[in-house]
Amino acid sequence: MASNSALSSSSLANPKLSFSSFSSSSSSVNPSFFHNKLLFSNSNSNSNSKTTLSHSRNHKPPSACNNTNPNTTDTFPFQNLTDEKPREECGVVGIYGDPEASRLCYLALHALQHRGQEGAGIVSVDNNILQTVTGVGLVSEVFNDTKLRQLPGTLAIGHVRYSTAGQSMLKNVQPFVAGYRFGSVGVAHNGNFVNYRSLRNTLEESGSIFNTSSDTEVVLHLIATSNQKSFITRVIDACEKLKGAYSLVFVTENKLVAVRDPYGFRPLVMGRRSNGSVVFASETCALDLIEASYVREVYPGEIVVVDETGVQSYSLVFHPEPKQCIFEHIYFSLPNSVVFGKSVYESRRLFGEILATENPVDCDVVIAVPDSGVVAALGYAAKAGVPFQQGLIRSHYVGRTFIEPSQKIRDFGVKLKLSPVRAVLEGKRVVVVDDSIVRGTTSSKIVRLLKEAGAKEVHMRIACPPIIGSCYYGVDTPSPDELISNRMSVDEIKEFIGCDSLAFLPMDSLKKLLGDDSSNFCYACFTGNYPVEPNELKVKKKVVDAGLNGSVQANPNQKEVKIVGV
Ligand SMILES: O=P(O)(O)OC[C@H]1O[C@H](OP(=O)(O)OP(=O)(O)O)[C@H](O)[C@@H]1O
Ligand SMILES: NC(=O)CC[C@H](N)C(=O)O
Ligand code: SF4
Ligand SMILES: [Mg+2]
Repeated sequence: MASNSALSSSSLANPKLSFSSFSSSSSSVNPSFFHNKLLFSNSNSNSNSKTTLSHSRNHKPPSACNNTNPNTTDTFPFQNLTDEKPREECGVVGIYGDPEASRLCYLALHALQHRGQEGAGIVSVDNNILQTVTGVGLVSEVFNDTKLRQLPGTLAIGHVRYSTAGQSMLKNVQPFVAGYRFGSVGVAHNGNFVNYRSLRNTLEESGSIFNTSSDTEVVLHLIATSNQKSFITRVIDACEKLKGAYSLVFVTENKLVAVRDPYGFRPLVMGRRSNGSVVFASETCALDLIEASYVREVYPGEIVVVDETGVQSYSLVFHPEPKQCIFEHIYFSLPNSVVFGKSVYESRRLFGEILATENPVDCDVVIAVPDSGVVAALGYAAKAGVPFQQGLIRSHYVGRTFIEPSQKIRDFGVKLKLSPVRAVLEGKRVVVVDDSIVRGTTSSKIVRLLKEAGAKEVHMRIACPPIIGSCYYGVDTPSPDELISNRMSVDEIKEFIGCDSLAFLPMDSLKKLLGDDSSNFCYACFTGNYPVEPNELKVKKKVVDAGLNGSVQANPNQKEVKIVGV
């Protein structure tokens, strides 16, 4: 057993549950069950990768990640972005015991598409063989019927990526698959390991060869090099070395394993389909789509193992002190999801109500910045007793603003995406509600659009406190000096964006709303108090990614990123 770990192990197996459709010839992680044959083919096309990996006992570490192709230099058109808003993060899914496992993963990834659009992948397990399809782009661009037919089996995991560490390129698209002495393992990760670089350095010093530039790969090396015996104790051993945010799903030849870091930064839920199959997903919206009922969260610091014996739960720590990301409720998660046990829709409506109560203003109409500001605007309008109307129409046919390479074009992008409705705005005193202000780009453009469309007054209400710090836990935020609230007071921001009044959700009110639960949330990007010290510099924006050489080095041309509050 790994030290200080696996403190409790309780069987949650449903004795009535029978995974009749699940067929695996190995009953435990016992090397003697594995094929004595290594099959490792990699046939990447420009934007797609299909890999098959079964385990060989003779195949020694270093573990081999599947997403490596010496000929692959695929990067995304938006690789050199300078627009660093808090973007969606990644989404993960895992399914055990369903004959349609990979198709269900595919559907679940669709439901989680808002969490990452850079790349998508699925690993399925059939006859002890792990098969992978990964590709750049949206789920619908990566998968088609032919690809899904290459992913048979009753056990599968999937991932949609928005990178926080390592470049946007095919080799970094998850899930990753590796072979080590005792088997094969696939992993999908939402979060960010803040000590990734020191772990990688240590591993490389002792001979590990990395195949990607993603932080996620370290977990596979830690598992492969652990002295522990079973897969689960190896996972626990690895987690004891990892710092930061991780909601992970693993597959082996016969197991599905879900892990959430002790702070529970990122969400992870468990569900069950009517045929008994077990599902893990980042958000409940994925469960809804594949008709799985919500069972519960994977708790902070919990490891849930699903195999032919049922469902087992282990704890990484005695007393977890959750610090769940409040931004999931403010912006990232879909309003139809239940995240950290709370309805996202309900949270956003209440944020809007608080704004109306604490920062009222005489107005004729309340509008939202669609889509993420809509529910808070509905809350504001209801509380203020003022009609809610669609004063801005969002085009769903415009590419995301962040793919535009320069500030000039990006500003134009806001206009392409959002169009004002003169009939709603002309001559009116307008309250416009958005979920957040990051650099101030969107708000300043919107105020101008609304005034040009005839609004008499524009009052901005923001359904979160001012963002003053970067996130190091799996959300891609700009460096602190690019955050407008880190540089300017509320009054200065009001002047900058040109509105008639501006108010943010007060921090105290947010905490009051959460009540006894408030200490279980992370607010670091509003307060600068980081639950886990981000003692390594922000990985993604700060390093030159040497790609296939697997090395990373500081970029001498980039200035230091200041870490607020530490
Ligand atoms: O202050 P800024 O740097 O402009 O960033 C803030 C804006 O970014 C986000 O929207 P985004 O345009 O990313 O898209 P979405 O709301 O449609 O997801 C957020 O909802 C704000 O509207
Ligand atoms: N946003 C995320 O959760 C990213 C996961 C991982 N750190 C990556 O960059 O691929
Ligand atoms: S720093 Fe902000 S975005 Fe990051 S986990 Fe904490 S609350 Fe969420
Ligand atoms: Mg927005």
